[in-house]
Amino acid sequence: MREGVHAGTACWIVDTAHAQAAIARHGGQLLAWRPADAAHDVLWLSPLAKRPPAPLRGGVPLCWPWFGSGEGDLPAHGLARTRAWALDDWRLDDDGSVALTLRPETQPVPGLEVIEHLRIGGVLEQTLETRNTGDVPLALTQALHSYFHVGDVAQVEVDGLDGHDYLDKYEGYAAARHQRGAWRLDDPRDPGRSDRVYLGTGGRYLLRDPVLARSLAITSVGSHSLVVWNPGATGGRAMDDVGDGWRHYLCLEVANAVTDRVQLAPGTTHRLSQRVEVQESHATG
Ligand SMILES: O=P(O)(O)OC[C@H]1O[C@@H](O)[C@H](O)[C@@H](O)[C@@H]1O
Repeated sequence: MREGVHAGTACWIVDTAHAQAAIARHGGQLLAWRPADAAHDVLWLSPLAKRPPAPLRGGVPLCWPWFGSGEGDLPAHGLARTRAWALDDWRLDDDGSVALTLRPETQPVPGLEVIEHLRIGGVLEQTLETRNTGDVPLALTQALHSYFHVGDVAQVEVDGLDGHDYLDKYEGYAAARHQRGAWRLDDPRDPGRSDRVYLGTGGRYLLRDPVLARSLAITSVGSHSLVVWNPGATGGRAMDDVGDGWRHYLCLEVANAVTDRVQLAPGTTHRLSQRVEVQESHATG
Protein backbone atom coordinates (compact mmCIF):
# COMPACT_ATOMS: atom_id res chain seq x y z
CA MET A 1 0.00 0.00 0.00
CA ARG A 2 1.44 3.34 -1.01
CA GLU A 3 0.40 6.78 -2.12
CA GLY A 4 0.80 7.43 -5.82
CA VAL A 5 -0.82 8.64 -9.00
CA HIS A 6 -3.11 6.66 -11.26
CA ALA A 7 -4.46 8.12 -14.51
CA GLY A 8 -3.24 11.53 -13.38
CA THR A 9 -5.16 11.39 -10.08
CA ALA A 10 -3.80 11.15 -6.52
CA CYS A 11 -4.52 7.64 -5.28
CA TRP A 12 -3.77 4.95 -2.79
CA ILE A 13 -2.16 2.14 -4.75
CA VAL A 14 -2.46 -1.54 -3.83
CA ASP A 15 0.03 -3.84 -5.53
CA THR A 16 0.28 -7.36 -4.12
CA ALA A 17 0.85 -10.86 -5.45
CA HIS A 18 -2.96 -11.19 -5.60
CA ALA A 19 -4.17 -7.95 -7.16
CA GLN A 20 -3.52 -4.40 -8.24
CA ALA A 21 -5.85 -1.51 -7.47
CA ALA A 22 -6.00 2.27 -7.27
CA ILE A 23 -8.36 4.26 -5.06
CA ALA A 24 -8.65 8.01 -5.67
CA ARG A 25 -8.66 10.51 -2.79
CA HIS A 26 -11.25 12.36 -4.87
CA GLY A 27 -14.50 10.65 -3.99
CA GLY A 28 -12.84 7.66 -2.28
CA GLN A 29 -13.38 6.19 -5.71
CA LEU A 30 -11.99 2.83 -6.68
CA LEU A 31 -10.55 3.56 -10.14
CA ALA A 32 -8.93 0.22 -10.99
CA TRP A 33 -8.90 -3.36 -9.75
CA ARG A 34 -7.29 -6.31 -11.43
CA PRO A 35 -6.69 -9.72 -9.85
CA ALA A 36 -3.21 -11.05 -10.65
CA ASP A 37 -4.58 -13.87 -12.80
CA ALA A 38 -7.05 -11.69 -14.74
CA ALA A 39 -6.22 -11.04 -18.38
CA HIS A 40 -7.96 -7.64 -18.43
CA ASP A 41 -8.86 -4.78 -16.09
CA VAL A 42 -12.20 -5.37 -14.40
CA LEU A 43 -13.20 -1.71 -14.22
CA TRP A 44 -13.42 0.81 -17.03
CA LEU A 45 -11.93 4.26 -16.53
CA SER A 46 -12.64 6.72 -19.31
CA PRO A 47 -9.55 7.93 -21.17
CA LEU A 48 -11.55 11.18 -21.45
CA ALA A 49 -12.30 11.41 -17.71
CA LYS A 50 -12.35 14.97 -16.36
CA ARG A 51 -10.10 16.00 -13.49
CA PRO A 52 -11.13 16.82 -9.92
CA PRO A 53 -13.18 18.69 -8.79
CA ALA A 54 -15.40 17.15 -11.54
CA PRO A 55 -16.70 13.63 -10.92
CA LEU A 56 -14.37 10.97 -12.41
CA ARG A 57 -15.98 8.90 -15.18
CA GLY A 58 -15.19 5.28 -14.45
CA GLY A 59 -14.22 2.88 -11.68
CA VAL A 60 -16.81 2.85 -8.90
CA PRO A 61 -18.18 6.33 -8.07
CA LEU A 62 -20.00 6.38 -4.74
CA CYS A 63 -23.47 7.85 -5.20
CA TRP A 64 -24.50 9.02 -1.72
CA PRO A 65 -26.70 10.17 0.03
CA TRP A 66 -28.92 10.23 -3.01
CA PHE A 67 -28.99 8.41 -6.31
CA GLY A 68 -29.86 10.36 -9.48
CA SER A 69 -30.86 14.01 -9.84
CA GLY A 70 -30.49 16.26 -6.85
CA GLU A 71 -33.25 18.61 -5.75
CA GLY A 72 -32.88 22.23 -6.92
CA ASP A 73 -29.21 23.05 -7.48
CA LEU A 74 -27.92 19.95 -5.77
CA PRO A 75 -25.63 17.79 -7.91
CA ALA A 76 -26.59 14.46 -9.49
CA HIS A 77 -25.63 11.35 -7.50
CA GLY A 78 -25.04 13.11 -4.21
CA LEU A 79 -22.09 14.66 -2.43
CA ALA A 80 -19.63 11.84 -1.76
CA ARG A 81 -18.08 11.45 -5.20
CA THR A 82 -16.67 14.99 -5.30
CA ARG A 83 -15.37 15.20 -1.71
CA ALA A 84 -11.79 14.58 -0.60
CA TRP A 85 -11.57 11.28 1.28
CA ALA A 86 -9.06 10.16 3.88
CA LEU A 87 -7.61 6.72 4.55
CA ASP A 88 -8.51 5.80 8.13
CA ASP A 89 -6.83 2.46 8.34
CA TRP A 90 -5.50 -0.44 6.30
CA ARG A 91 -4.20 -3.95 6.97
CA LEU A 92 -2.92 -7.00 5.14
CA ASP A 93 -5.21 -9.98 5.77
CA ASP A 94 -3.99 -13.57 6.16
CA ASP A 95 -5.22 -14.46 2.66
CA GLY A 96 -3.10 -11.68 1.13
CA SER A 97 -6.00 -9.26 0.56
CA VAL A 98 -5.60 -5.63 1.56
CA ALA A 99 -8.47 -4.20 3.63
CA LEU A 100 -8.92 -0.42 3.70
CA THR A 101 -11.30 1.89 5.54
CA LEU A 102 -11.92 5.37 4.14
CA ARG A 103 -14.12 8.28 5.07
CA PRO A 104 -14.69 11.80 3.73
CA GLU A 105 -12.29 14.35 5.25
CA THR A 106 -15.43 16.19 6.29
CA GLN A 107 -18.74 14.35 6.53
CA PRO A 108 -20.99 16.02 3.91
CA VAL A 109 -24.31 15.72 5.75
CA PRO A 110 -24.91 16.62 9.42
CA GLY A 111 -26.39 13.64 11.23
CA LEU A 112 -25.07 11.06 8.75
CA GLU A 113 -21.71 9.33 8.84
CA VAL A 114 -20.50 7.45 5.78
CA ILE A 115 -17.57 5.03 5.70
CA GLU A 116 -16.26 2.92 2.81
CA HIS A 117 -14.71 -0.49 3.38
CA LEU A 118 -12.71 -2.11 0.58
CA ARG A 119 -11.09 -5.52 0.50
CA ILE A 120 -8.77 -5.89 -2.47
CA GLY A 121 -7.55 -9.32 -3.50
CA GLY A 122 -8.43 -11.97 -6.06
CA VAL A 123 -12.00 -11.01 -5.13
CA LEU A 124 -13.26 -7.46 -4.55
CA GLU A 125 -15.45 -6.63 -1.56
CA GLN A 126 -16.82 -3.12 -1.15
CA THR A 127 -19.21 -1.72 1.46
CA LEU A 128 -20.72 1.69 1.97
CA GLU A 129 -21.73 1.99 5.62
CA THR A 130 -24.05 4.80 6.73
CA ARG A 131 -24.89 5.61 10.32
CA ASN A 132 -27.59 7.98 11.49
CA THR A 133 -25.76 9.91 14.22
CA GLY A 134 -28.54 12.44 14.71
CA ASP A 135 -31.87 12.29 16.48
CA VAL A 136 -34.33 12.33 13.57
CA PRO A 137 -35.07 9.55 11.05
CA LEU A 138 -33.41 10.08 7.65
CA ALA A 139 -34.04 8.52 4.24
CA LEU A 140 -31.21 7.52 1.93
CA THR A 141 -30.75 6.43 -1.68
CA GLN A 142 -27.34 5.39 -2.98
CA ALA A 143 -25.37 3.23 -5.42
CA LEU A 144 -22.02 1.60 -5.97
CA HIS A 145 -21.91 2.91 -9.53
CA SER A 146 -19.56 0.31 -11.03
CA TYR A 147 -18.31 0.80 -14.59
CA PHE A 148 -17.45 -2.76 -15.59
CA HIS A 149 -14.99 -3.07 -18.47
CA VAL A 150 -16.41 -5.20 -21.31
CA GLY A 151 -15.10 -6.16 -24.75
CA ASP A 152 -18.22 -4.96 -26.59
CA VAL A 153 -21.33 -3.94 -24.65
CA ALA A 154 -23.49 -4.95 -27.63
CA GLN A 155 -22.43 -8.57 -27.09
CA VAL A 156 -22.69 -9.01 -23.32
CA GLU A 157 -25.60 -10.46 -21.36
CA VAL A 158 -26.62 -10.05 -17.72
CA ASP A 159 -28.28 -12.85 -15.78
CA GLY A 160 -30.19 -12.36 -12.54
CA LEU A 161 -32.86 -9.97 -13.83
CA ASP A 162 -35.28 -12.35 -15.58
CA GLY A 163 -38.83 -11.90 -14.26
CA HIS A 164 -38.09 -8.63 -12.43
CA ASP A 165 -39.85 -5.32 -12.95
CA TYR A 166 -37.87 -2.26 -13.86
CA LEU A 167 -38.44 1.46 -14.17
CA ASP A 168 -36.97 3.22 -17.19
CA LYS A 169 -35.38 6.65 -16.84
CA TYR A 170 -36.22 7.38 -20.49
CA GLU A 171 -39.87 7.11 -19.35
CA GLY A 172 -39.32 9.21 -16.20
CA TYR A 173 -39.41 6.00 -14.09
CA ALA A 174 -43.18 6.21 -14.65
CA ALA A 175 -44.37 2.70 -15.50
CA ALA A 176 -43.08 -0.68 -14.42
CA ARG A 177 -41.79 -2.87 -17.25
CA HIS A 178 -41.15 -6.55 -17.02
CA GLN A 179 -37.83 -8.18 -17.92
CA ARG A 180 -37.91 -11.45 -19.82
CA GLY A 181 -34.68 -13.39 -20.14
CA ALA A 182 -31.21 -11.93 -19.86
CA TRP A 183 -30.49 -8.20 -20.20
CA ARG A 184 -29.05 -7.20 -23.59
CA LEU A 185 -28.34 -3.81 -25.09
CA ASP A 186 -30.28 -4.75 -28.23
CA ASP A 187 -33.54 -5.24 -26.26
CA PRO A 188 -36.22 -4.60 -28.93
CA ARG A 189 -38.25 -2.38 -26.54
CA ASP A 190 -35.45 0.13 -26.14
CA PRO A 191 -32.61 -0.94 -28.41
CA GLY A 192 -29.04 0.28 -28.21
CA ARG A 193 -29.22 1.97 -24.81
CA SER A 194 -30.31 1.23 -21.24
CA ASP A 195 -31.10 3.38 -18.23
CA ARG A 196 -33.12 1.15 -15.96
CA VAL A 197 -33.63 0.52 -12.29
CA TYR A 198 -34.54 -3.13 -11.68
CA LEU A 199 -36.55 -3.58 -8.49
CA GLY A 200 -36.92 -6.38 -5.97
CA THR A 201 -33.73 -7.95 -7.24
CA GLY A 202 -32.08 -10.88 -5.51
CA GLY A 203 -28.52 -9.62 -5.38
CA ARG A 204 -26.89 -12.23 -7.65
CA TYR A 205 -25.90 -11.15 -11.13
CA LEU A 206 -23.66 -12.55 -13.83
CA LEU A 207 -22.21 -10.33 -16.56
CA ARG A 208 -21.23 -12.65 -19.41
CA ASP A 209 -18.67 -11.25 -21.85
CA PRO A 210 -17.83 -13.42 -24.87
CA VAL A 211 -15.28 -10.96 -26.25
CA LEU A 212 -13.10 -10.79 -23.13
CA ALA A 213 -13.91 -14.51 -22.56
CA ARG A 214 -14.93 -14.05 -18.95
CA SER A 215 -17.87 -13.52 -16.65
CA LEU A 216 -18.13 -11.22 -13.68
CA ALA A 217 -20.15 -12.64 -10.77
CA ILE A 218 -21.57 -9.83 -8.64
CA THR A 219 -23.38 -10.37 -5.38
CA SER A 220 -24.90 -7.66 -3.22
CA VAL A 221 -26.17 -7.29 0.33
CA GLY A 222 -28.33 -4.46 1.66
CA SER A 223 -29.73 -3.71 -1.81
CA HIS A 224 -32.96 -4.59 -3.57
CA SER A 225 -32.33 -2.69 -6.79
CA LEU A 226 -29.84 -2.78 -9.64
CA VAL A 227 -29.25 0.08 -12.08
CA VAL A 228 -28.22 -0.99 -15.59
CA TRP A 229 -26.88 1.94 -17.57
CA ASN A 230 -25.17 2.35 -20.91
CA PRO A 231 -25.97 5.41 -23.03
CA GLY A 232 -25.36 3.69 -26.38
CA ALA A 233 -23.67 5.27 -29.40
CA THR A 234 -25.71 8.47 -29.66
CA GLY A 235 -25.89 9.13 -25.94
CA GLY A 236 -22.22 8.26 -25.40
CA ARG A 237 -20.98 10.60 -28.11
CA ALA A 238 -23.06 13.40 -26.58
CA MET A 239 -21.07 13.05 -23.31
CA ASP A 240 -17.61 14.57 -23.63
CA ASP A 241 -16.06 12.19 -21.10
CA VAL A 242 -17.55 9.07 -22.74
CA GLY A 243 -17.35 9.52 -26.52
CA ASP A 244 -16.78 6.22 -28.32
CA GLY A 245 -15.91 4.63 -24.97
CA TRP A 246 -19.57 3.67 -24.46
CA ARG A 247 -18.86 0.34 -26.15
CA HIS A 248 -16.31 -0.71 -23.54
CA TYR A 249 -18.31 -0.53 -20.32
CA LEU A 250 -21.55 -1.52 -18.71
CA CYS A 251 -22.67 0.07 -15.46
CA LEU A 252 -24.22 -2.44 -13.07
CA GLU A 253 -24.90 -0.45 -9.94
CA VAL A 254 -25.96 -2.25 -6.80
CA ALA A 255 -28.22 0.30 -5.25
CA ASN A 256 -30.93 1.55 -3.01
CA ALA A 257 -32.62 3.57 -5.73
CA VAL A 258 -35.99 5.13 -6.61
CA THR A 259 -38.54 3.10 -4.59
CA ASP A 260 -35.82 1.04 -2.82
CA ARG A 261 -35.15 3.74 -0.19
CA VAL A 262 -33.42 3.11 3.10
CA GLN A 263 -35.12 4.56 6.20
CA LEU A 264 -32.50 5.12 8.88
CA ALA A 265 -33.76 5.56 12.42
CA PRO A 266 -31.50 7.50 14.83
CA GLY A 267 -28.59 5.36 16.00
CA THR A 268 -28.97 2.75 13.25
CA THR A 269 -26.56 1.72 10.48
CA HIS A 270 -27.15 0.49 6.94
CA ARG A 271 -24.58 -1.38 4.84
CA LEU A 272 -24.67 -1.57 1.04
CA SER A 273 -22.15 -4.13 -0.19
CA GLN A 274 -20.95 -5.83 -3.32
CA ARG A 275 -18.59 -8.71 -3.97
CA VAL A 276 -17.13 -9.12 -7.46
CA GLU A 277 -15.42 -12.21 -8.77
CA VAL A 278 -13.85 -12.75 -12.19
CA GLN A 279 -14.53 -16.09 -13.88
CA GLU A 280 -12.24 -16.50 -16.86
CA SER A 281 -13.63 -18.78 -19.59
CA HIS A 282 -11.23 -21.63 -20.24
CA ALA A 283 -10.09 -22.06 -23.80
CA THR A 284 -11.39 -25.25 -25.37
CA GLY A 285 -9.84 -27.52 -27.97
O1 LIG B 1 -23.15 11.67 -15.63
P1 LIG B 1 -23.39 11.12 -14.25
O2 LIG B 1 -23.98 12.12 -13.29
O3 LIG B 1 -22.15 10.48 -13.69
O4 LIG B 1 -24.48 9.97 -14.39
C1 LIG B 1 -24.25 8.91 -15.24
C2 LIG B 1 -25.46 8.00 -15.29
O5 LIG B 1 -25.61 7.39 -14.03
C3 LIG B 1 -26.64 6.40 -14.01
O6 LIG B 1 -26.68 5.83 -12.73
C4 LIG B 1 -27.96 7.02 -14.31
O7 LIG B 1 -28.96 6.01 -14.30
C5 LIG B 1 -27.88 7.72 -15.66
O8 LIG B 1 -29.11 8.37 -15.94
C6 LIG B 1 -26.75 8.72 -15.67
O9 LIG B 1 -26.64 9.29 -16.98
